[in-house]
Amino acid sequence: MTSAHPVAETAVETRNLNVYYGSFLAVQEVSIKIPKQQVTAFIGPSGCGKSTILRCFNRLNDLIDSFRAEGEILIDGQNINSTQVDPVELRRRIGMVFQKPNPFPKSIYDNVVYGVRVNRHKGDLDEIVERALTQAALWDEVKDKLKTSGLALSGGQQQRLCIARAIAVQPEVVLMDEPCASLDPISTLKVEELINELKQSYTIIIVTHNMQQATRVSDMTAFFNATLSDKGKRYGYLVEYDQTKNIFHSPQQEATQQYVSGRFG
Ligand SMILES: Nc1ncnc2c1ncn2[C@@H]1O[C@H](COP(=O)(O)OP(=O)(O)OP(=O)(O)O)[C@@H](O)[C@H]1O
Repeated sequence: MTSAHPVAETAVETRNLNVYYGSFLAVQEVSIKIPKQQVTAFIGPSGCGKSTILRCFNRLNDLIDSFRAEGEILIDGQNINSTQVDPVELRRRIGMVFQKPNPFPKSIYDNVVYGVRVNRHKGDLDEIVERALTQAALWDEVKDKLKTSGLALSGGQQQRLCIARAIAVQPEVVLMDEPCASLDPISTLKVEELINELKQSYTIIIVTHNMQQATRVSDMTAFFNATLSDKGKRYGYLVEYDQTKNIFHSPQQEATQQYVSGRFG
């Protein structure tokens, strides 16, 4: 594995992270430092563990019985698996946006303030809604219909609503798992523009299968691959991590070169 350590402060760090589902080793020995207020893309072929790693960062995998992790995950220098860390509070600090827009069957307003209410956050709810929807580039389109259902919006608007919901609680990090996978090209462009805006305030980690998207939105790129162990089991690992321009134009590893040029995956 080769890596160029980012100069910026570190938001999220893994040290020798191994992830198992039961006895199956899904991800082996991942050590990575993700810089603050930049966009980091996770790329790699299907099944190499990108989503698994992403879900470790807000302990979403804890909800899977067979899940087990070894190694350390530090957020702002704190081990998130320590007993002192409350997973609910952690998920306020580490927001998430999924592949398929998943607004709740509630009004636009109630969707945005959902996490704020759960976390009993102080503050004027109206202001929070306006700020989050503005940051998510949705305010102008919905300001006159805040009481209508989030489900009545288009797919692209629903995804921006989910981004507004994620940022309303002012997280430090926003995890995005293929956030544009179900969107049309125009909505995709809007979400990509939004990601560029959001990195002024947040650290963003995005899983994407779209190479052009990785080059358009990310500062750093981590390329993961999967390989067979001695016992014939397939596990994922980090091949190369560097500035996006280096990963795409002058990667150090042959496998990276092959993947970014579309020769496998
Ligand atoms: N809940 C689970 N239980 C058991 N195995 C799982 C579970 N989730 C993922 N896996 C396995 O872990 C490995 C990594 O899966 P993961 O979804 O993290 O990969 P990925 O790189 O995000 O794939 P994709 O690009 O297709 O979304 C795969 O072999 C997958 O089958």
